[in-house]
Order: sequence, then structure tokens, then C-alpha cells
Amino acid sequence: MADDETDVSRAAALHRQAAAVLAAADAGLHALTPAPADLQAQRGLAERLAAAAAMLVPGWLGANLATGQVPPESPAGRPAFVRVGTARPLPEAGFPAVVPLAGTGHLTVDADGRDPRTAALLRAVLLRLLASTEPGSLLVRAVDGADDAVFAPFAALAEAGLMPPPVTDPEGLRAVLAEAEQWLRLRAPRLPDSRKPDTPGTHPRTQSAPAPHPQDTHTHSTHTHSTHVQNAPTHDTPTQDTHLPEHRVLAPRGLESRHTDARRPEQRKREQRRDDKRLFLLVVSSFPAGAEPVDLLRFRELAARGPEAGLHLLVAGWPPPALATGLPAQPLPLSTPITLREAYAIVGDPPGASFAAQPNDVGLNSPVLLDGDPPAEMLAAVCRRLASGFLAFERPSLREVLPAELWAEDGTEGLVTVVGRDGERTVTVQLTDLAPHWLIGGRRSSGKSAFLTAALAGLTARYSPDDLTLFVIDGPSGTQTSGTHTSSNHTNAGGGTHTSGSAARTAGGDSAPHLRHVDGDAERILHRLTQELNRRAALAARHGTTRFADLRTALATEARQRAHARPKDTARRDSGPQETNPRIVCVIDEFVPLLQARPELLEPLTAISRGARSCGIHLVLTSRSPRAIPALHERDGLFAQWTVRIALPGGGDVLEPTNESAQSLPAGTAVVNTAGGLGGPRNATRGHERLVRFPNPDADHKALSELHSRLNAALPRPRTTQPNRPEQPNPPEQQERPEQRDRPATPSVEVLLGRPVSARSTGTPPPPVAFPLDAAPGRHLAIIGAAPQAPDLLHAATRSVSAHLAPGTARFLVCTLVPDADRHAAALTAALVRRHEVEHLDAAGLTKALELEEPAYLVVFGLDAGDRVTLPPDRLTRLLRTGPANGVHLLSWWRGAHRLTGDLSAAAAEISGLALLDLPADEIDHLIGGGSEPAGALLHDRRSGISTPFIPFRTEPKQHVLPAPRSTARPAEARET
Ligand SMILES: Nc1ncnc2c1ncn2[C@@H]1O[C@H](COP(=O)(O)OP(=O)(O)OP(=O)(O)O)[C@@H](O)[C@H]1O
Repeated sequence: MADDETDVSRAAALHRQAAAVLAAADAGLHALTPAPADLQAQRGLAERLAAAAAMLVPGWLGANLATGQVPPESPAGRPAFVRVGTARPLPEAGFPAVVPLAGTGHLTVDADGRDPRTAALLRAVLLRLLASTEPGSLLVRAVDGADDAVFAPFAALAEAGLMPPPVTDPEGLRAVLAEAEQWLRLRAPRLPDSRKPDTPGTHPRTQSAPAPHPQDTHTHSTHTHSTHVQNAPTHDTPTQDTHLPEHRVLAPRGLESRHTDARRPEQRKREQRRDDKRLFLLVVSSFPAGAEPVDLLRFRELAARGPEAGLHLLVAGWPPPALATGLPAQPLPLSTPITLREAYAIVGDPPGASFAAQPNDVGLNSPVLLDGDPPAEMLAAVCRRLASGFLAFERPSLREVLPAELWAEDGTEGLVTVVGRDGERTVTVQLTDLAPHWLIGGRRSSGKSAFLTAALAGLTARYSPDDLTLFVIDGPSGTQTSGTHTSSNHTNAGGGTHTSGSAARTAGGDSAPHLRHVDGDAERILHRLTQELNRRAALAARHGTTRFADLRTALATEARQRAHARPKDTARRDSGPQETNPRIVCVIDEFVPLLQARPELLEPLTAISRGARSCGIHLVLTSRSPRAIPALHERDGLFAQWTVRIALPGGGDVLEPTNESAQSLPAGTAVVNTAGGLGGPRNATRGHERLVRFPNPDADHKALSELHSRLNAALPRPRTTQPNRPEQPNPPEQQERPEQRDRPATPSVEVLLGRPVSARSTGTPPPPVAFPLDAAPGRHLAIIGAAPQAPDLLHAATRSVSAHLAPGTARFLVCTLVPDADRHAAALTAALVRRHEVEHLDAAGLTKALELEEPAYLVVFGLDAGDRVTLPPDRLTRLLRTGPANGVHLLSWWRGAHRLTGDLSAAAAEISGLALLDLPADEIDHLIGGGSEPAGALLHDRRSGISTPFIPFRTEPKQHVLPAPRSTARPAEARET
């Protein structure tokens, strides 16, 4: 290595010397008519220079790419020099024009990338540098303010994280400047004065001390990492360092000794050597129009201090015009300037040295033909090779993060979900008392929504709405965004206006039953969560609990005891709303603009953040620039105690400034850190940090929509933690399970219809077959069939709804249009009135009720008997479509399918729950399509397309039993016991 360096230094000196001779010769040429002997000498000189260049810029760094021939590999090491073109002092004599880079300086071109010659040069130099360095050792950040697609041929590298897409606006420019400055801070915290830019006559390379390793800087910094260095853990979850005492996270002074002891000297040297190889290259093709003088001054600062720290700049359009910036047009410190002329370019002196022989001469005294674009095929092949070499493992599919069984987990102790894979291992992240919130960062289009969608899909699939409630706030607007339900004013038990758009995608679908619909904007949601926080805090104080799991258990026990202490009837009538107290997760997508626009929201957010431990309310915040509000990261700021940090590409800001593990993340990867973003020595195994590849739900639509169907068709599962569940299937009120009855305001109420048709017996009673009545259009139930037990099924089903709701919270309007059903209606009314407000309607009352906008359950026996006056089709259709959003649901019995397939077919198409009792095959076929056996009872949910055979519940003694169908439209979906 030492020999190599000597050779290179010798070659560099030779190159300068030869260039100086050439300059002198050139001066002579201009003065005199050249003698043939001089020409000969110049040719010889050019040959010597070409030979010197071959040593300075071996392989990719100096090859003539225009030939299309793939050059030999460059020897390992930093690209100390790079070719920019061909110097041509005479038409017949030329040699490669070579400028210094790594360890020395930068390169500027006066014309920006809108000039095709500049654009081609940038691409050629970039390709040389990328091809001659190890994948991952050159971090490239590009700026293309004119948005001119200068770097488009390198797009394949974005996927691999080797070079993110260029930034095009001032905000992006500032982000990459901040990244470069952070790089510098970690490597050159204090530079001696002699290294300041204006120090004349010094060659930084010759006088540079080794750049300090970040490790060394850590001992001076306010943070240290050593305590997190651990052996490779055997489990899959990043170690939750949440038990660290606060001072270890926030004020780790005093841990330095342990920090420095953590690694042996040889190990440190090895790591330092590896780190020394890394370079940060900032390439500017053109500055964004809105860039300010202060941004440009930051370039000067970076340029002055960069080379020693492995940071280099290729800046086109420098110096920026003085008139535009108000700054004097000065050269960039420590750079070799290139100036374009009509047919050639002039290469100025490199930093700290001169090409010229005469003291007054400046630059290489020979015109230079700049390198043109490398052949497209060659460039593409290099990008492919780099990208495939860098992506070590495959992206997992969405299915890999979903559980096999729906809602099988218990959220009492906390929520845990798989977020992706680290190599062969799955990685899980928690929302618990000790790790209650997630802070997620990533640049624009880095995959934040994708990550969230997958993580929330995992959560909603693992935990039932009894365990998990979701709120989603779309940060930039702070309110609901566009979406199919935006305009609705949903005021059911769960709330009101829908929040959707990107938020809906985030939540894993706008119909996930966990998603709460809240009327209003972010403020309303946070207010509501604060109220819930206060309620839970008061309960925790009363029960003397500090952990949310304890509070939840105490409340469940209390509710059970209350229920047992009372006579059965009064227990039903008097018990107030008993709640399952789900853990609540509130997602705020892009919180920075929201808080900047509405700083008053910080207060409720902080309150929620602090109360999470005992109250089970969790926050998940995402941002493109998580440190845009620095106060949030201070000692007593919002994020001070947030231990789970998730950095996607460009989101290293969520980590501690000294932690660089997210610096060159490929697309689809994230660093999951569970120690407040603290890092550790580079390349050391970190138990608290994992690099995960996460799924892309955009590429997995099928899995996502299947999950939504499963979620919407699912029934709450009996939980072993809640004993004493009544198991008898009849009568319907006994179907009611404590956790259902207790649900405060679950997004949907379910109508229980019957027992599933058993295929095999496991000894445990299966959950009943049910139809969810949520706020989506069409969530109504029509029981269709002339069988004697059909009206009784409407009675039973309605009573299951009544039992589901806390007493006094619902309104039922009961109507019968056929005398045969009078006794059913009367019995139902008598049962309902014990718990809820009930009204009996005649035909005229029913017509009026079709205009209802207040929440109510409209129960109609013999609806097919309604004539067109009683049932104006348009009005009925409107109710069916818009009613659920207002909390209005129609539960009806139709004696046959004729009206539904006849004059009311348009309205009928709006009903998504069809319970078909013993219908002939052709009617089934007409209503839901073919494939079903004609006999038996069948629930068909039009939304999910699932048909489920069932044995109907009864309130009256058995008259005859409906045979169960032998197969259904989708037999695989039928529930089994
Ligand atoms: N795991 C992944 N692997 C590869 N590509 C992905 C992955 N996840 C998402 N993407 C792609 O990245 C792009 C951006 O994703 P996404 O919209 O989730 O980013 P974002 O960070 O939320 O963007 P924004 O900041 O603009 O809201 C999409 O085209 C998406 O298909």
C-alpha cells in the first residue's frame, strides 16, 4: 500500500512536471513557428504524460470510455485522481487530463448541467468513481435543480440505496447539505486553522492527519454508544433498551470509559480502516431556482473542510452568478475549476498545486476536450452490477408479515407485529408500556406509507378491535383527506367523518374494523384521545395501577364482579357501558407541517406521549424531516423518551446525530432502533438495531385486499383471558359475550344469525355466524325466505344487536307489514324495550322513517308487502346507500325474493347482507350467483363475496330444522368448528 502511494505521488509529480513543460512548450509554440524537432518533443512529452496518467488513473478512473470497451477493474482504494477529458496541445498529440479528488479536493464546472457537455462530464466522472469503488463505499447525493434528468441513467442505484434520486428543490438541497455537514461533523469536528480554505500554498493531502474516526469523536460528544454493543442476539426483536434509566439515554456522560473499553485496539483499527475507505460525494448538476445565498455559503464551508473527511464535491454552475446570489463569484475552496469555451475547456490549477511552469501562468496550458457521455449500455451494466451486489437479501412479501390466524393475539401486555426481515430472520417491533411510540423518518417516497401499511396490516390482523383501535391523522392537512367517505357525517357509536386518502392506505384499508371514524380534524381527534387518557389515568389512580395491563385486568375483573353480583335481568338493564379498553394507536402521517401550522397541538401530543405507560395510548409519527422542529428532540421535548426510532432511506434524522447506520439505505429497507436512536461503533453487532427489509404493499395488492375481506368478515374471537363466556347458542341474548357487550364504541355492531355448520368438532363451541353493520353503504341485513322460522330469525338477530349495545344507547323502530308477523314484532318489542328506546311504526311511519338521519335500527317484518307508496323505491335506495353513514341500518324479513329481483331490484342491490332461508336454487342464483345448494340457511356478504351456511338462531320452540346446504358458493370460507 505504501509503495502504491509512493508510485502515485511520483506519478502525480511527473504529471505536474510534464504539464509544466508542455505549457512552456506551448508558450513557445505560440511565439514561434514550431520546428519539426519541437513537434517530436511534444509528442514524446504527451506520451510520457499519458503513461503517467495510466498510473494515476488506472482502470475505470482513466480509461477512454468512448471506445465502449469495459476497462480493467481499478485497484482497491480511494479514487485519488480521475480523468475529465483529453488534453490536446496539438491535433496529433494528446494525453488524459487528470484532476485530483479523494483526499485532495473538488471539481467545479462553470456551466451547469443544462449544458450537455457538463451533463455528460458529470455522468462520465460519476460512472468512473462508482465503478472503481466498492459498492456502498461511495455515498452519492445528487442535486438537479433544473430537474433535467441529468442523473436519470443512474436510477437503478436508487433502488439499491447507493444513490437516491436527485433532489430538485431548495428543501431537498438543504437536506443533502445537512447530511453532508453531519458527515463532516463526525469526521472532522475541529480542524486546525491551517486547514482553513484561504490558507495559501498548502496541499491538504500532504499535510493531512488521518481523519478522526467517528469513534474518537464520540468520546468528546455528548452521546456514547458503547453500552449498546452486544453479542448477536438470538431473538428477532431489536433489544428493547427501554429499561435504560433516563440518564443513560439522555445524558450518557460518564459512560465514555466503558465505551472506549468496548473494543480492542486491533478491532478499532480495523473498523477505522474500513471507515476510511468511505467517501461522501455531493454532485450538483444545477442549483434549484429557490436556493438562497446562505445555502451556497454552506458549499464553501463544506468544500473547505471536506477533503480531509472524505467528502468531495462535483459542482456544476460554480461560481454561481454574483448578480443572482449577491455573493462575489469566488472559486470553490480546494477545487479544480473547469471553464467551458466554445470548442474545448480549460482546466484550472488543482488545489495547492499548479499545472503551470511559469509563476504567472494559471492552469493547464492546453485545451481539453471533455469526456462525453459513457456508452449507455456500459453505464447501465455498471449500475446493475452495483445494485445487485449491494442488495444482500430479497424483499419479503406482505404475507410474510401477516399471521396465519386472525386476531389470535392478546393485546393486554402490548402490541407486537412483524415489520420485515433481517436476512433470514423476521423482525418484530412493539407498542408496549416501555416502548410506547414509534418515530419514523424517511425522505419523500422512501416508503414510509408502505412500511406503515404493512406494519398496521400486521397489527390489525393480530389483534381484534377489542384489543386495538386505530386513529389516523393525515398531517399535512391535519384533517380528513380525499376519499370515498370524506363527505359523510358518520355519527354512529364510533364517531363521524371519515379520515382517508393516504391515511386510509396507512391504516391498512379504510374499512378495517379497528379504524375509528372521528368527526373533525386532528384537534378533535387529539382532544378525544386526551379525554380518554384522562379517563384511564383516573381509573388507574383509583385501582392503584401503573401498568396498563394491570389496569385492564382490574377493570375486566370489576366488570365481571358487578355483573355477577346482580340478578340477571337487572344486570343487563343497569350495567353501564363496560369497556374492553383496547390499546389505542394514533398515527400521524407527516407530523411536521401539522405542528408547524398548529403548534397548540403539541400540548395534547405531549400529554398522550407521557401518559402512554399507564393508559395504553400509543403514537406513531412519520416525517420527511423529523428534526425540523429541534425543540421536540431536546431533553424535555416530545421525543425525549421515544425509544423506538425507524429510519427509512434519508431518514437518518430520527437516529442520534452520531448514528450513521441509516446513511445509505436501499429502497425498501429501514433501520429499526429501539434505543432512542443511539448507535454504536460502525460494523459492530448491535442488539438494539436491525436493518430490515420490509414488504411493499403496492406490489402485493392481492394480499392486502384478502386481508381486508378477512377483517371485515371476521367475528371477535373469544378470549381465554375473559372467562365466564356464555356458550349456549340460544336464545340470542345468551350469545352475547362479555367482550362484545362491553365494547364501548366499536366501529361496527354485529348481527348474530346462527351457529356455523359444523364440519368437525373440536369440543369448543364455534363463534356464531354474524354480519357486521358498519358505516359503509349497504350495511343492512335482509332475511329472505318463506320458511316459518324466517321472521323468528329477524327477531333473534335484532335481539343480538340490542344485546351488543350498552343499554339506553340505541333506538329501534319496529314495523310489520304482514299480519302473520305481528306476534314476532310484539315479542321483539317487548324484549327490546327492556334495554333501549323502541317505537312501533305503521306503514305511513315506515315511509317517513326512510328519511331518517338519526342513528336507528329499522326492523321491518314482511317488507316485500310494502307497496310503492309505502316504499318509494328511490327513497328506499337512498336510505340503503346513505343510512349506515348516519348510523341507520335496516333489518328486514322478505317472504320471498320476487320483489328483490323484480321492481325493487335496484334497491336490493344496495343491501350487502343477505340471509337466505331455504330458497330455490334459481332465486339464490339470481341474488348471489350460482354454485349453492338450494336448501338450508346461507349468509352472503356482498362486500366480501363470502357465503356461509348456518343453523339459524331461534327464540321460539323448534318447528322444523332447516337442512344445511352441502356446499356453498365459497365453501372454503365457511366457518368450521
Ligand atoms: N419495500 C419496498 N421495496 C421497494 N419499493 C418500495 C417498498 N415500499 C415502497 N416502495 C415504493 O416506494 C415508493 C414510495 O413509497 P411510499 O409512498 O410508501 O413513500 P413515502 O415515504 O410514504 O412517500 P411520501 O413521503 O411522498 O409520502 C412507491 O413507489 C412504492 O411502490
